[in-house]
Amino acid sequence: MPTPADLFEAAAAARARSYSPYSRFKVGAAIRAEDGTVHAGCNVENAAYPQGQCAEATAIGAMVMAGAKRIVEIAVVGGDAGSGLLCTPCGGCRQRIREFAGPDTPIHVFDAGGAGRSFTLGELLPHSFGPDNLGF
Ligand SMILES: O=c1ccn([C@H]2C[C@H](O)[C@@H](CO)O2)c(=O)[nH]1
Ligand SMILES: [Zn+2]
Repeated sequence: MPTPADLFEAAAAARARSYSPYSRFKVGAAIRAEDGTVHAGCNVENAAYPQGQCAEATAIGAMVMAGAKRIVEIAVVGGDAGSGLLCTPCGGCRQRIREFAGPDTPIHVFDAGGAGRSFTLGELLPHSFGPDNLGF
């Protein structure tokens, strides 16, 4: 499942905007919405550590602000090039993505050098709780 280069580039550009003075772990995310538009975000940390926000949450906020409601695919770029560690979305962000995506939605994760792999949301968040549980 190769990632479209444009989505990786958008996520990498967002990563460059990361505000992460505490962890020094820069993350960028880029979403392709169902209307074809791309929405990106970076992690935004806070001196009150728990108030920090993940890149995926910033990107989702940008998507919603632009009027889109459905994630077709999402790319996340985090960590250092060649680290060999993929920056998979945290548990909270898997649930945030779930709100606007289904089990087959691709989630592409990369290190800063562009090495990575793709998962589906269903692989990362199986048996998930979502809007359908509430009748939506
Ligand atoms: O998928 C992830 C994982 C971590 N972070 C951020 C949160 C925090 O600012 C920093 C270190 O955890 O990376 C993200 O934005 N997305
Ligand atoms: Zn997260």
